[in-house]
Amino acid sequence: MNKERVANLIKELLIEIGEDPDREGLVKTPQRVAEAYSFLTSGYGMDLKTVINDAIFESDANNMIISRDIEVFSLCEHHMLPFYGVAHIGYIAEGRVLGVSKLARIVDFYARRLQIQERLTNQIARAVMDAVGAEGVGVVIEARHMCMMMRGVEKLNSSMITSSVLGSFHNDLATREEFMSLINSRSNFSI
Ligand SMILES: Nc1nc2c(ncn2[C@@H]2O[C@H](COP(=O)(O)OP(=O)(O)OP(=O)(O)O)[C@@H](O)[C@H]2O)c(=O)[nH]1
Ligand SMILES: [Zn+2]
Repeated sequence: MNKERVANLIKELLIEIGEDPDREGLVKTPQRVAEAYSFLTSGYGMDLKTVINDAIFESDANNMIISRDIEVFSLCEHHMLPFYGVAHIGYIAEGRVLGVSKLARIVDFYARRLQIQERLTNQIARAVMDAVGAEGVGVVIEARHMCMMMRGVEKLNSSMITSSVLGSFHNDLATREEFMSLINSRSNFSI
């Protein structure tokens, strides 16, 4: 991303919305916005192999591994407004497991671009599946869309839940149910 060019576009935008880009509070705003967009869309400039950084380990674990409540911040591709929420990822390993932080990094890798929630969910599931050759993968994202809250239909409390299930999570009802019940259970353990 050419930040200087983006900053110039933001300056034009400020003028179009009736602002004075030269007033004190706004002088540095185009650069700030360019920096912010560079971060929020940084997924485009990364590759999955670098994100995972070979953090794949041999393991004979053959039960379900779940990482729950991973924060998601993304931008909807229709309005370029944020949607945010949590992702839950579960998989059943077949000899190899992922470094646990990499699940959250995979979420960020796909979230930091223009997205729709369904595609984001599918991409995360596919990436985990392919990274470790899992027996099965399930991903659930629950999110709120600012484009539905601040504008448009103006519904403040509705959320959207999307899921993607691959392999045994797709084929085996008991596996899917175990995943859903584990991500919905609340423990007494507080961190
Ligand atoms: N399925 C899905 N829809 C999304 C997502 N993010 C935004 N949308 C929807 O994309 C649709 C775009 O609809 P349009 O009618 O083209 O745009 P709009 O006139 O701005 O629509 P409103 O939001 O209803 O005012 C809206 O229904 C949004 O709620 C997403 O992640 N998944
Ligand atoms: Zn939107």
